Amino acid sequence: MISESCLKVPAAEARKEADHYIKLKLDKDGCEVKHINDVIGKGVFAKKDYKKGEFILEYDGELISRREGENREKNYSSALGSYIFFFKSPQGGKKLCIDGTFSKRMGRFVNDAPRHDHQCNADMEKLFIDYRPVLVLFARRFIKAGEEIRYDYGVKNLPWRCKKVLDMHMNSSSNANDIHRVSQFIYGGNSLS
Ligand SMILES: C[S@@+](CC[C@H](N)C(=O)[O-])C[C@H]1O[C@@H](n2cnc3c(N)ncnc32)[C@H](O)[C@@H]1O
Repeated sequence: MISESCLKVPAAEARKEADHYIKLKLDKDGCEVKHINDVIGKGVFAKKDYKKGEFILEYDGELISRREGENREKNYSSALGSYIFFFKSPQGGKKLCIDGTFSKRMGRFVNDAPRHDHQCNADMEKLFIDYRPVLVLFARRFIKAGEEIRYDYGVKNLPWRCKKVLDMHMNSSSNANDIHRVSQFIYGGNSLS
């Protein structure tokens, strides 16, 4: 018997499917957005099983220069959330951003998990389709229906990765004040004491 973890989609097939949805500007029907808690906010969950390598979602948004991305980051109100993805173009290495702030699609709601963590079940790949760079999520391993989709943001010093924040999350004795302080730390840039 072949185990689920051995099931794999060939890269060319996954790429073809990604191409299809990217050109249609549509999300594939296989995920849903759900509220997790007041600290993390929303997240994206698999509605079906995904084979390793399978196309999941595009990180849709407005393609802008890095400088414009930095300006927007400074000027956007914190209530809008944080959806600007900085990257180097797969062609030519130009520094760019995709601003997903006003996207109606699901990609912007996918949360972060460190690459070495089992929770990290997707990889964000930079592709070049129809003369433009695109950011696409593929399954890093077999994903069971109901699992949250997460990928490694690849950014250093993410506040929620600091041990104190994680400890508070995990500690069932955390009270509303703790959660509020963590939330302020993540969203408001305050420091935890
Ligand atoms: C691209 S958004 C992801 C969707 C977001 N959770 C939401 O509700 O809109 C990135 C933001 O999600 C939150 N986030 C992502 N991964 C997280 C994690 N592992 N733990 C806590 N918050 C996380 C942070 O506030 C981060 O700025």
